[in-house]
Order: sequence, then C-alpha cells, then structure tokens
Amino acid sequence: MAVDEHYNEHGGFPKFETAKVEPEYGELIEALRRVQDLAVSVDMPADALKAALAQTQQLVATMEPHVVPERKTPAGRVPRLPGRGSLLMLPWTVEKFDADGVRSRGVFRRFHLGGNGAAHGGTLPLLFDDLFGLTQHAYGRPISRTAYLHVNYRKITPLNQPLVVEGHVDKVEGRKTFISATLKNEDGELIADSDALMVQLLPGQQ
Ligand SMILES: CCCCCCCCCCCCCCCC(=O)SCCNC(=O)CCNC(=O)[C@H](O)C(C)(C)COP(=O)(O)OP(=O)(O)OC[C@H]1O[C@@H](n2cnc3c(N)ncnc32)[C@H](O)[C@@H]1OP(=O)(O)O
Repeated sequence: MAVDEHYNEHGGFPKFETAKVEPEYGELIEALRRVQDLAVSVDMPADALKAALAQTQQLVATMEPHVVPERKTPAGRVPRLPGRGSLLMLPWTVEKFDADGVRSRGVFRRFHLGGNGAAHGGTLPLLFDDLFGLTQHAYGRPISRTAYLHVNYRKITPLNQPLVVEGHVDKVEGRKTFISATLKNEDGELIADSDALMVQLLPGQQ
C-alpha cells in the first residue's frame, strides 16, 4: 500500500476516527432518509400537514439538546452504514477500500430527483467528491482538499437502480493527487465519469 511518509500531516484537519453507535443509530438515519424522500414527494391535505409539522417539531425538540461539535457527532464516521451515517452523503456502501481504489454501491433515491425521473446533476459531484476523499485516504495520502472536480454526464442517472462507483489514484505529484472515477449501472454501462485534483493541506491550512 502506498502510504505517504507525511501521512500524519493533515494540515488543520482532524484525524477521522470511527464512531461507536447504538444499534438504533443506523435505523434512525434510514428513517430520516425516508422522511427526506417523502418531504420532496408529498402533497398533503391541511390536517396531515399540521400533524406532520407537530411531529417534526417534537422530533427537533428531542434531538436539539444533543447537538455536539463537528468532530463529536458520529454522522459520517460509521463506515459500515450507508453514507457513513451522514444524511448529506449519498446512502451508498463502500465494498472495496484499498490503495488500488475504492468502490461503493447504492442507489439514488427520490430525494435526489432532479427532473424527469433522473438524479439531480448536483448530486453526482457529491458522490464523486466523497469517493475521492476516501480514495486518497485509502491510498495513504494525507487529507487533502478538492481543488477541482470535473464530471462528464454520459447518460441519465436513474433513481432506485443499483449503481456502482469506483475511483482510483492516477498519479501523485508533490502535494497533488490526481484521481478519477466511473459511475456505472449493473450492466457495466457508463453513466458518468469524473476526475479531480486534490491538494494536500499545508500545516495549519483549513
Ligand atoms: C473514520 C471513518 C471513515 C472516515 C474516513 C474519511 C476519510 C475521508 C477523508 C475526507 C477528506 C476530506 C476531503 C475533503 C474534500 C473536500 O470536500 S474539500 C471541499 C471543497 N474544496 C475546497 O473547499 C478547497 C478550497 N481551496 C483551497 O483550500 C485551496 O485552493 C487549496 C485546494 C488547498 C490549494 O491552495 P494552496 O494550498 O494555496 O495551493 P497552491 O499553492 O495554490 O497550489 C498547489 C498546487 O496545486 C495546483 N492547483 C491548485 N488549485 C488548482 C486548480 N483549481 N486547478 C489546477 N491546479 C491547481 C497549483 O497550480 C499548484 O501546483 P504546483 O505549482 O505545485 O505544480
């Protein structure tokens, strides 16, 4: 594995550590994802709207006392969960994570709808950017920030169909890591591809 000798120099970035969570945590995140799907899908009559509002306000009141700083929440730090347990991330599951590359599988859901049955174009850079962060991490590069990310949209990205995204490091030049990835369907058809430059942070860089 290509572990960099400066691996521990993460600029001002925190070191990521896997979070331990209660068994219900994954179920909560999935229920919240379902709420997101519904929130962009429903057209409710007034009484259902009022009930949903009251229940949501109650949920907010339950959760609000437990807000913690960025590095303390398990969101994004539970690798076994879809999207690592972060609602921001696509609910995809990593199935390969090593220096050769990272592969992740999942679906775009109703929440990710752009128009006419296709995923919103902005959700693909999100998928690729997170994959690139993981890919350079798996390669043993110090944490870096995306300097650019280019996406080629080759085909419409369908909702609710299993897809696979795979990325690998193409080359490293000093602080620069060049990474590319493909998004395919289960028949191996190319839906999109992407390439990005990630630049290693200097000490103290945010
Ligand atoms: C425990 C459970 C599992 C968890 C496991 C998680 C692990 C997972 C890790 C997550 C990791 C997070 C990953 C965050 C990834 C983001 O999402 S970052 C968010 C989006 N990106 C940003 O906000 C970045 C904003 N930009 C910046 O901060 C700065 O521009 C940068 C990128 C740090 C570069 O600035 P700089 O340090 O001043 O670099 P600079 O000296 O200008 O350039 C260095 C080199 O890069 C080149 N370069 C810089 N920008 C560009 C560009 N746009 N185009 C071409 N070349 C460029 C320069 O030409 C230069 O090249 P050389 O002259 O050395 O050949």
